[in-house]
Amino acid sequence: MGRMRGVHERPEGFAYQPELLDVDEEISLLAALSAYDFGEVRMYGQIARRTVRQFGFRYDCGSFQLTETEALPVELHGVRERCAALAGVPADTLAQALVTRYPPGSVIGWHRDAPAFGPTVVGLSLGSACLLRFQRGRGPERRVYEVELAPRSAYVLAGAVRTAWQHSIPPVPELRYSVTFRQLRSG
Ligand SMILES: O=C(O)CCC(=O)C(=O)O
Ligand SMILES: [Fe+2]
Repeated sequence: MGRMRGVHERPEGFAYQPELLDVDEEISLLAALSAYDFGEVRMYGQIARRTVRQFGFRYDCGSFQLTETEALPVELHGVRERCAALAGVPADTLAQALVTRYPPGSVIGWHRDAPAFGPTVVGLSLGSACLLRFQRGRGPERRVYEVELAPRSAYVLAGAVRTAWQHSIPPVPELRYSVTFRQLRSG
């Protein structure tokens, strides 16, 4: 748990799956992703170093609205099937795919995923390994957890880890890509 302060607790609703893809699949997927056009992420007026590409639906973090956008490209169809199977949800409920490109040293700060999205988030890691950190509560009540996300691994955020915990990724050592799939909140 390195430098994280607090009481160590594995968050309910977190699942981790190494080797969702094999090495050859990762190589061909990285070749496809690296050819995408990525756009900037602006959070509270700050431009992040990581960049993103959204498929299915585009989330606007200013208006908190989702609007339909270009369909999931064919190279991500099989990945979505496997991520859906891991999470135990139908693949077609994973209506949004967010591809994030993390240059060396880039991060994602503490957050919960937007409530505009449904209860299950599934992520796939490619390229550099990184840490995924979790926190809940403050002061003596603070609970923390940390896992290494290996390349080709996938993880699920559902239940309490989705709603009650925050997560973040400290500086990635090398170039990393993630593909995260989200559901639309129903009703
Ligand atoms: O890159 C990742 O695996 C996680 C990114 C994340 O937390 C997010 O996009 O909400
Ligand atoms: Fe997130």
